[in-house]
Amino acid sequence: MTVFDRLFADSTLSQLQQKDTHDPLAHKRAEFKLPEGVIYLDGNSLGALPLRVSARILRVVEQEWGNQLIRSWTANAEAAQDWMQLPDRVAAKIAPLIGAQAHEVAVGDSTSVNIFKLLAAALKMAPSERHVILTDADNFPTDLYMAQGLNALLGGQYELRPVPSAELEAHLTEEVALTLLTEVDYRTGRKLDMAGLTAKAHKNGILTIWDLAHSAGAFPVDLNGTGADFAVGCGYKYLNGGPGAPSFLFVAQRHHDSAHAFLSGWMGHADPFEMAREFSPAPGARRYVVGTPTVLSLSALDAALDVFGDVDMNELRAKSLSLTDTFIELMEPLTAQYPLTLVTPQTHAERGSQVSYQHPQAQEVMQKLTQRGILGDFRTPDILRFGFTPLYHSHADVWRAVQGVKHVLEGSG
Ligand SMILES: Cc1ncc(COP(=O)(O)O)c(C=O)c1O
Ligand SMILES: Nc1c(O)cccc1C(=O)C[C@H](N)C(=O)O
Repeated sequence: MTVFDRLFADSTLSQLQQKDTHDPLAHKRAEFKLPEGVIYLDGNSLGALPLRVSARILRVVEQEWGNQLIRSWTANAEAAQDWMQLPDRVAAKIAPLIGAQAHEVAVGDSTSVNIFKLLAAALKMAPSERHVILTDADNFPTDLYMAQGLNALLGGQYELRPVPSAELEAHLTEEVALTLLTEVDYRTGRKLDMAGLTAKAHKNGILTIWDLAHSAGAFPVDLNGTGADFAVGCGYKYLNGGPGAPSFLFVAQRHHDSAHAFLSGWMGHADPFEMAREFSPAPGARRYVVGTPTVLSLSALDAALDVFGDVDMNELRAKSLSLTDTFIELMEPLTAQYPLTLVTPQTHAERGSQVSYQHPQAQEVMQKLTQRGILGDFRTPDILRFGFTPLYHSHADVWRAVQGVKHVLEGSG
């Protein structure tokens, strides 16, 4: 670094630190365990640990399981501590983050399994002459695989049609039964226009399933405002529910009578302990809960969601954009010097909460960054991905991360 570089860099850092003093979310960082010497830019893959989760898990294990044993399924229902209703309580906490009503959300299973449930329900609802499932060519693989698997079960009567995201609108034709789209692309961070695409799909008689894996908890989502039919999302990314946390699904209220729960397990029954021979669905989205709730991981997610209790999601979005803008701006000189290409849209409306670059040695660069304590992601074939989490990142973190990238690219990393 030259003297001028250092002077410039220091003044930039102090300006950013100044910005951080006005951050309305700055206090949230203290609610997370973040290891010393690490800048964690991978909360879009596995959210950091909220401190309250550790305390909650200890309580569930030692008291609820250890002491209360089987009684915990129904004990303390009045204090909202019974395990049986835990999926519903977690659903009620996720609902406001995604613009849903509590009874439109079900929590449990993985995102992949929930995609299967919704695909099955939506295909059954769609007119039989519509045989195309429209998806983004760059969609996350599991979304494609689940559609392929279900189609095989259905005798291959559907065509999974992957098209580039820029061409989706033009493909909303009368052959299409439903769209299966991920709002924010896991590689580029490109955010689709959910409201616009949903409206155009509906105009053409098409149902919509939205994958909110990289949306829920990253910015305000308004499923009912956009008129979405169905949605799924991850509990372990921006919702910080922990590795393998349960996923959620959304079914718009207007579809509750027609969207069949094909994975009709006893925990989705209106009265599981009636032990009836025939499946009678529970009211609302609870019918999509299949088997016994995974109490430990649901408890972790339940506690993690309390972090959002006092968070204004519009403030969170504003900070997310400010962090990603800052990163893009500070990285700009490096893109002129090194073979780095920004693949994340600059337009705010088209950006999630991550920034990605192509680099021919992306994997090696990310390994070196990781050695320096800057944890992002490499995604095949050549993507460097940096996720920003307004709950625990500052603008100063962004500056430090860029210094790390600079060192690695200069070969001094
Ligand atoms: C867009 C998207 N959908 C689905 C998944 C996978 O979900 P799960 O592993 O919970 O089934 C991921 C990430 O793992 C993802 O990024
Ligand atoms: N779910 C993951 C896992 O079990 C192991 C490693 C990574 C993940 C991820 O979540 C990947 C992530 N969906 C992505 O956007 O790339």
